[in-house]
Amino acid sequence: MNMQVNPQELGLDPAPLLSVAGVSRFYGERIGCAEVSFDLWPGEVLGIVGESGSGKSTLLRCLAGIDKPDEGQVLFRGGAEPLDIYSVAEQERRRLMRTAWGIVHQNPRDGLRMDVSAGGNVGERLMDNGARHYGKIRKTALDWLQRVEIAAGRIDDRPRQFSGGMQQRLQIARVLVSEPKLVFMDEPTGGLDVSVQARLLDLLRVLVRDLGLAAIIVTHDLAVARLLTDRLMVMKDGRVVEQGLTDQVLDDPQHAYTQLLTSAVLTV
Ligand SMILES: Nc1ncnc2c1ncn2[C@@H]1O[C@H](COP(=O)(O)OP(=O)(O)OP(=O)(O)O)[C@@H](O)[C@H]1O
Repeated sequence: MNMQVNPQELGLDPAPLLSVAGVSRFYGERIGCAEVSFDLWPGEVLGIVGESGSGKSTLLRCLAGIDKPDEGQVLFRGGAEPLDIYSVAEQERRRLMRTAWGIVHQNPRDGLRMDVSAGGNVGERLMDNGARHYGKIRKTALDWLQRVEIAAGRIDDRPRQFSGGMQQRLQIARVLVSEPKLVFMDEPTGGLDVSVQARLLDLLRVLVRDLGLAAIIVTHDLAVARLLTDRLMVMKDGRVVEQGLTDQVLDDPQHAYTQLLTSAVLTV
């Protein structure tokens, strides 16, 4: 049976970092996502799974401040006061997206400046957050490149000179350097070779744990969900059909659709 998560039992802060209430987004007559509600606590990693077209990306875009939902509210408690992210001015929301949270896109080209050096890509985020000392910015950028296993000697190379896996690691460094409280990831290992995926997953797992990050990860890959997430939401036709602790959902799925998803993986 899927249980509600008790944050205190898991050693999490009592107040959720993100509270999502009744979020729906429509594309004309078509449902993108409908009536999604949940809380995310600091340091918690939530996975959103479901087959293609189930509404994962639509929901993520609503949560991350990219697309305004037609209904519902997204409350972020990153500062002194809870913030309804769609009731603040566009400029304030954009500032939040650059500082308090980060977005890792499936395609690194969407998250990187391809004509700026690797060091510049990481340094730019620091400057967005107020850093001005060139020497310190370069040193921090260098530290982060090494943390994501990019050799120091590549700091002045452009992302287009990197492999797909390196570009993704650079994107992760660019997002994490500003020490966000919350990170959104859309299929972070999609489009990469299996061996490259495994290394990237391992890196992400270590970084998320070491930094105590809260994260929301969209994936269609249940193995990725198993490795990275504490809690899972299963989506079908835009709606959440099941949610609970990741191991429980995957090992003892209650909804017929989740049973189908998990058995499809097991029979591969
Ligand atoms: N820009 C759009 N215009 C019209 N319909 C859209 C648009 N984006 C998504 N949809 C529709 O919304 C529904 C949810 O799509 P969404 O991309 O969120 O699903 P997904 O689970 O992320 O799929 P995938 O895993 O293939 O990326 C689908 O029916 C899709 O056709």
